[in-house]
Amino acid sequence: MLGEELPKLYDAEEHRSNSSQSFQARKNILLKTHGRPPWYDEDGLPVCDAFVIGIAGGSASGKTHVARQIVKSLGSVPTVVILSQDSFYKYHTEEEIALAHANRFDFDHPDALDMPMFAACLADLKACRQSNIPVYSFAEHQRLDETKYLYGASVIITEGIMALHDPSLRALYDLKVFVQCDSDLMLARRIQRDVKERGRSVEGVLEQYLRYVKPAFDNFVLPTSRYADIVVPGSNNSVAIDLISTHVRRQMNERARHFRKNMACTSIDKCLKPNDNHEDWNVIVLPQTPQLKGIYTTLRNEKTSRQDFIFFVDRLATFLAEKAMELLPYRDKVITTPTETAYSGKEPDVKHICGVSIIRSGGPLEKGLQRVLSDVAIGSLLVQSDAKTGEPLLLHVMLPKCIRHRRLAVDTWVFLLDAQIGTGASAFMAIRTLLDHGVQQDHIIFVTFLVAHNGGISVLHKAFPKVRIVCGAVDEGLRETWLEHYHSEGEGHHYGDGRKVWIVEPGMGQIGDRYYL
Ligand SMILES: Nc1ncnc2c1ncn2[C@@H]1O[C@H](COP(=O)(O)OP(=O)(O)O)[C@@H](O)[C@H]1O
Ligand SMILES: Nc1ccn([C@@H]2O[C@H](COP(=O)(O)O)[C@@H](O)[C@H]2O)c(=O)n1
Repeated sequence: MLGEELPKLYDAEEHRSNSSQSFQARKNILLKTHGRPPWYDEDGLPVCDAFVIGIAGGSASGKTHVARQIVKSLGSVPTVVILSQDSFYKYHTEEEIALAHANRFDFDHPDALDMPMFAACLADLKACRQSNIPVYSFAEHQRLDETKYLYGASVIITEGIMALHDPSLRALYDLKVFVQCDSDLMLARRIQRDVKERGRSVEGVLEQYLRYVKPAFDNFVLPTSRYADIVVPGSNNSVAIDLISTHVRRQMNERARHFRKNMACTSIDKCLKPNDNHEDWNVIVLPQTPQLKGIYTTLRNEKTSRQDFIFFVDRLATFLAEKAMELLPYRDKVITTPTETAYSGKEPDVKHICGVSIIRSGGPLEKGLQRVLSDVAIGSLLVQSDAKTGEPLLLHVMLPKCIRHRRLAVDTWVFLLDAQIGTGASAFMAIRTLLDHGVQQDHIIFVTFLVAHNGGISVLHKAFPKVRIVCGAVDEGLRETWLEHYHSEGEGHHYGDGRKVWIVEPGMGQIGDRYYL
């Protein structure tokens, strides 16, 4: 299967069943990623939709093959997903399933598909929102109870016999393709494939073909070839695939952005106000008590042992998490004490709450959050700088259920965790990701040890004025350097790999490395 040859899959699926049937069903969706560069501008707004290709053609004409070859030849294009129309077969009744097993159910009529759902999922993905895609089993002739979470593709390839049939689908495509194949070849391929992969008999395939597949091809599928921008042959089609990939790559290059550098030279002054009123601030700094300064002195000291570093980071993380908890709304709650007296107290007035950690330097803050919210679900985002361009790349998304589902995300409060805000590029990408999922800006509380005074904080504030940032210290400097300059022999200081990075000064060094190495 191509998925196994591809680089790391990019998903955060809740149910990872190992049954071969649901594994087979999941082949309907294939995904590969090389990391997604910024898809938004300095104001935090998405500036480019995903590029969507719709591939139609007869059954076994080679649509999936074409889609997979495009993925292969796209090479390093950030994140590509293949979405099959099969995922959108409607729920079938027991009766319909019995008919299907007797080859008496028409899967080739447009009404067999949930087109509005297909178009809605595609529209969400195109607009950079998440979607939870149904999973279909050919063996059971049924939609399964699981869904597949998808988010963040910059190229989406949909394929299916009816991919060009529905006007609402056609409106979403940037490129429409029809795979034209000889009927005999399609039938021969279908027999081979359905017997091998879909558990069918030769007689069954022929019966279904003559009764439903061929008439539907003539009536519904072939006529849609007139909508195609490109007609691709069903065999010997490498030239056509090359042309398509070249076109897509060109489109993707036009959309590329240069982000991190622009964010590095800004000022915090606009958002840090010289008063103590949390409501006006979006940066909330812990009171600079001698006790807190003592903790930072230990953490900043390059001579601090790893054991002490971990101890003090954990302590500080708890302070920060408690401070962040102050920003939640609270409602009145009356309880009875063990002395049987009524007590009028408070409790958080939130429907859902979770943490999201930016891997891997957000990790040290997780323990602190778990100390104040013992059963909190914590997801993660992997954002890394591109070695060549320095731009942030979104490499991995693993979010809790209360964010993955839009209807829950709007009522979810999120503690976003990262060790420091330097250029702000990672924070920016993480916040945009949460907003794409439907989390409300004022429900995001960024928790961090350090903020760079002349870093990207001002750009963050301008783009996301309602996001609040809880930190323990604001440092003066942000400087671009080579990581190898910071390679030292001391305990826990091995982070030289020759890449250019922005560092906060005086700072605490690479917090994640000092904590984990
Ligand atoms: N260009 C091609 N050259 C050789 N075999 C192909 C080609 N395209 C498709 N096939 C084979 O034909 C069968 C059906 O192709 P597939 O892409 O699954 O069709 P569809 O998605 O249109 O139903 C598969 O076994 C596949 O390997
Ligand atoms: N339970 C099902 C559902 C669909 N089919 C057939 O699949 C064909 C579409 O898939 P392709 O990969 O061939 O495009 C379609 O022609 C349906 O007849 C099925 O056999 N069983």
